[in-house]
Amino acid sequence: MNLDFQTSLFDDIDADPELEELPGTVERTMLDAGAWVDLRPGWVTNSDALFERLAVDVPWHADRREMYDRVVDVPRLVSHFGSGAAYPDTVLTRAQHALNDYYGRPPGQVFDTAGLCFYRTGDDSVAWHGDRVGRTIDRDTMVAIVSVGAARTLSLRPKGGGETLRFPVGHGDLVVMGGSCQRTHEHAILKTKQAVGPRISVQFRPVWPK
Ligand SMILES: O=C(O)CCC(=O)C(=O)O
Ligand SMILES: [Fe+2]
Repeated sequence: MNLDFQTSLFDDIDADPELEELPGTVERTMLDAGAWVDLRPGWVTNSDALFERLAVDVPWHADRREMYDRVVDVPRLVSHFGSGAAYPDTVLTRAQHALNDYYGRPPGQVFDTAGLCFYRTGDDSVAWHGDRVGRTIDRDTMVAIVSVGAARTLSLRPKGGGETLRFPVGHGDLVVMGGSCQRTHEHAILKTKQAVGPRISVQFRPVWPK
């Protein structure tokens, strides 16, 4: 796998990744039906180092899924850190704590698990979907995504049809989907024909009591 990517001009590969402030720096976009999206560009600084560490240290898997009469590769690499599992980098642990502080998650609904996706090229993608909370999708929740590497577009559209909104998510950016977003909207990282470098996303999700 070729891990070369366009390193940003401002980062230093030997410098430790750090988190900037959240209060006063997060911009909320209200969608229909009580859904919202928060964006905090550049939340992680020195994110070149975070990209490199995750690319190398995380046990990446190529999942395969049944599709009609075939078994196909999922078009991205994935890795999952379940409830209580140590995250692959301490900056992710700090990010989890900062997110729980900022969003004031109630007990039993704190950001807990971390799912990671590795989009190797513009051909890697995730199709339209809403994330599930446990086995159900009928509760409001939050999904917080930290993105490093090449910028990709998070597309969002109402489930019943309607306008697609596009949020560019770049190196070190935080995007949080909240309110009814997972129930009433779908999101996707669509394939792009543009020559984009690799991107890693970390999705923090709460684990709810059974
Ligand atoms: O990579 C992203 O930003 C989104 C990934 C996603 O939607 C998912 O894994 O559920
Ligand atoms: Fe998702």
